[in-house]
Amino acid sequence: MQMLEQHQVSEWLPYREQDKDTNKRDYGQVLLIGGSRGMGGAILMAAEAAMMSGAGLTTVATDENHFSALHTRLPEAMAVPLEDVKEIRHQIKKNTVIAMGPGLGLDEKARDVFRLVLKEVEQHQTLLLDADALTLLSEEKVDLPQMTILTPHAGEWQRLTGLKPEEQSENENRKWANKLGALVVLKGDQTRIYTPEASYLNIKGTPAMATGGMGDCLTGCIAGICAQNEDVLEGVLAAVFLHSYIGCSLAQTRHVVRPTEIAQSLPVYMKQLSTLSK
Ligand SMILES: NC(=O)C1=CN([C@@H]2O[C@H](COP(=O)(O)OP(=O)(O)OC[C@H]3O[C@@H](n4cnc5c(N)ncnc54)[C@H](OP(=O)(O)O)[C@@H]3O)[C@@H](O)[C@H]2O)[C@@H](O)CC1
Ligand SMILES: Nc1ncnc2c1ncn2[C@@H]1O[C@H](COP(=O)(O)OP(=O)(O)O)[C@@H](O)[C@H]1O
Ligand SMILES: [Mg+2]
Repeated sequence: MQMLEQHQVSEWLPYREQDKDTNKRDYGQVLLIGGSRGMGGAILMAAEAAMMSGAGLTTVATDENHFSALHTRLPEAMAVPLEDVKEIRHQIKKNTVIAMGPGLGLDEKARDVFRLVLKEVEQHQTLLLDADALTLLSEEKVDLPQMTILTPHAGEWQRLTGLKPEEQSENENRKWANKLGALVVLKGDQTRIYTPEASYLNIKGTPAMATGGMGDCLTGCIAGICAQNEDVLEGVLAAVFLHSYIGCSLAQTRHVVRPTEIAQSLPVYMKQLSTLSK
């Protein structure tokens, strides 16, 4: 298992300084799907992290009740209603990275969106499944597209694999990553990343990050960074490290770190880390 290190991450992070003749479409389009009634915060935090990590365009498919909160907090993001099938289909075609799950819920409406996305997503797109989308994945029979990122915590991984937390060994996890044909980010106090070929360990992080919404923030971070990286694995590894790196840095002066504080700190830390390798 390879340990993630700062010097690698500084190479993998997108660096925008030298790109002159570009516009927002050169930095990827991210669609975030989630936030059923009462859980709008989850997808809002993911959207904020995606936008703050530099995604060129960010669109959120969520319950219409959350539109005004989303636009108040993040006027840069566009919003579409979760139940508008025609619009969601159009958005799936348009976006380069699709992240689904935070606060999505497990009801029939959530299940319909889940099935629609899995049916419509194309092989050249990057799909990230988190939170309730992982629970739905464990219940529905679907084929995953080639470039799928799964970001379970130990409970979600148990639902997907049947492995109890104490059975989630490197061997078993790799076997399951292979079987699912996905890139797996198994979150915890030390997050492990599994691909069919290799595994990585992130030792950064702090208990100050153990607060609701921290995984939603990571989802946005991975989506936003992958939207700007040609190499999806490098994007995922850089995002996992960066999320914890910022958490540790903020925790030096805080008892608890808010996911939204991590999102707001992303542009400064991305600039700082990516510049190190230049
Ligand atoms: N502001 C918002 O809108 C927020 C909304 N959110 C949304 O809430 C929804 C539910 O997501 P969820 O992760 O909170 O609950 P769920 O899927 O039931 O999993 C919990 C089960 O797994 C087990 N478990 C084992 N290891 C574990 C571990 N390391 N970390 C965590 N759990 C672990 C655990 O076992 P236990 O600890 O009880 O032994 C329990 O049985 C989802 O849509 C999410 O996006 C949140 O993002 C917060 C902010
Ligand atoms: N004790 C800890 N040390 C380091 N990181 C932690 C710790 N506890 C949680 N985290 C991080 O916080 C995030 C939690 O994700 P998740 O359980 O999906 O939260 P939520 O669903 O509330 O957003 C993961 O990125 C995990 O690595
Ligand atoms: Mg979560």
